[in-house]
Amino acid sequence: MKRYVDERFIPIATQQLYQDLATRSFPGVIFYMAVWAALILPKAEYFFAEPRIHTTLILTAIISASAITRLLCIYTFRIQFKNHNTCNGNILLLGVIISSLAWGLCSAQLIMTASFQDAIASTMIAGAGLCAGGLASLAPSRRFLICFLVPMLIPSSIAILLVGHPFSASYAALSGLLLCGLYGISGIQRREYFNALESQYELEEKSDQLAELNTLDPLTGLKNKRFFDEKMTDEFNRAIRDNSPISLILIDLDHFKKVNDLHGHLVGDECLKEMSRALKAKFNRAIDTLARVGGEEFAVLLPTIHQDQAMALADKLRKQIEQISISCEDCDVSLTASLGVSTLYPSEESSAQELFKRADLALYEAKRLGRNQVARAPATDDYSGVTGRSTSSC
Ligand SMILES: Nc1nc2c(ncn2[C@@H]2O[C@H](COP(=O)(O)OP(=O)(O)OP(=O)(O)O)[C@@H](O)[C@H]2O)c(=O)[nH]1
Repeated sequence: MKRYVDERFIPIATQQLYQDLATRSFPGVIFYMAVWAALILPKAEYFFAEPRIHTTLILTAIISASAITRLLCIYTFRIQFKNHNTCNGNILLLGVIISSLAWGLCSAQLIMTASFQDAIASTMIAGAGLCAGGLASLAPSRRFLICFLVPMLIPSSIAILLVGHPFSASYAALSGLLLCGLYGISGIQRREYFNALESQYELEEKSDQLAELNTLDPLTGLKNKRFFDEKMTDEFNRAIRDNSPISLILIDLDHFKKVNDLHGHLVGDECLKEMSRALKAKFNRAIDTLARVGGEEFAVLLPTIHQDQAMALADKLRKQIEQISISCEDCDVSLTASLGVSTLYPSEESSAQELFKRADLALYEAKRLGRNQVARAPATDDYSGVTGRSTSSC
C-alpha cells in the first residue's frame, strides 16, 4: 500500500480497504453460487444422472459449505469491527481462500472424473468467469486477489494436463494467461482505488485545516472571537450539566494606542504576540480557551475554576504582563493590562452572555480605578472587589 498512499494515510486506508472488501464480498458469494447453479442446473439431467449424481451432490455440498463459510467470515469481520473497532483482514482472507480452493478442487475433480468429460469446457468457462468476478471485487488488495486466483485456476490447470485432454495444453496456457492478465489489470485498478482514497483523505485534511484556521486569530495564533463565543456557550452548558463553576478573565492592554503612536504598528503587533505567548505559558490546561476578542483585548475561559482561584490567576498574569519588555529601535516597551474577572455557577436562568458582560463590567471598573488592576465582577453592582495596584504603563 505504501506505493499508493502517503504513509500518514496507511492506517485509515487499510481500515477502509478491508471494509470495502467485506462489502464487495457479499455479491461475490452470490455470484459464486450462481455460477455453480448455472453450470449444473441447465444440464440437470446430465449432472444428476447415474453415475455422476453422487459426485455432483458432494461437489454441490462442498461449494455450498465454502460459500457459507465465506459468509461467516464476513459476518465475523463485521461483528469484530462493530464491537471492538478492529479490522481483521485475515478473517476475510480466510473466507476467500476457502471458497476459491473449494472451487479449484471441485473443478479439478470434475475434470479428472471420466464420466464428466463432456463438462470440461463449461467448467473451465465457469472458472474463468469467477476469476473475472474476483478481479472486480478484490483488485484493491494484491494479497486477496492472488489468494483468490491461484487456488481457483491452478488445480484445474494441473488436472487438465494430467487427464491428457486433446486441448489440455491450450486450456493450461489460457489459464496461465488469465492469471497473469487479470493480475496485471488489477494493478491499474488498485492504483485508481488508492488514488481516489488518497484524494479524499487529502481533501478532508485540507478542510479540517481550513476549519481550524477559521477559528484562529492570524496575528497571535490564539482563538478568535467567533470561536470563543461558541466555546463559551458550550462550556457554559457543560458547567450547568456538571454543576461546576466557570470563570472568565478579560484582559485589556493599557494605553495601547500610545504604543502604536510612539513606536509604530509593527511594535504594537509584537506586543500583542508577546501577550499571547504569556497567556499560552500561563494557561495550559486543555480545557482552558484563550482568545483575542478585540484589538488589544484578550479572554481566558476557565471551566471548573472558582472565583478565588480565578482572581489569583488573574493577578499572577497581571504581574507577568508587567515583566514583558519588547525591544525596539529607540527604547524598550513595557506593558500593563487591566483585567476583569467573573465567575458563575451557571443555572438554566443564567447565560454565557451574562458571564461575559459581568467580566466586561469588571474590566471597565479596573480601567476606571487607574488601570494595571484586577477587578472582580461583584454579586451586586458594588465594585469593592478590586485588587492589584496602579503602575504606569509604557
Ligand atoms: N498594532 C496593532 N494595534 C492594534 C491592533 N488592533 C487594535 N489596535 C490598536 O489598539 C488601540 C486601542 O486603543 P484604545 O481602544 O483607545 O485603548 P487604549 O489606548 O489601550 O486605552 P485603554 O484601553 O483605555 O487603556 C488602537 O490604537 C488600535 O489601533 C492590531 O492588530 N495591531
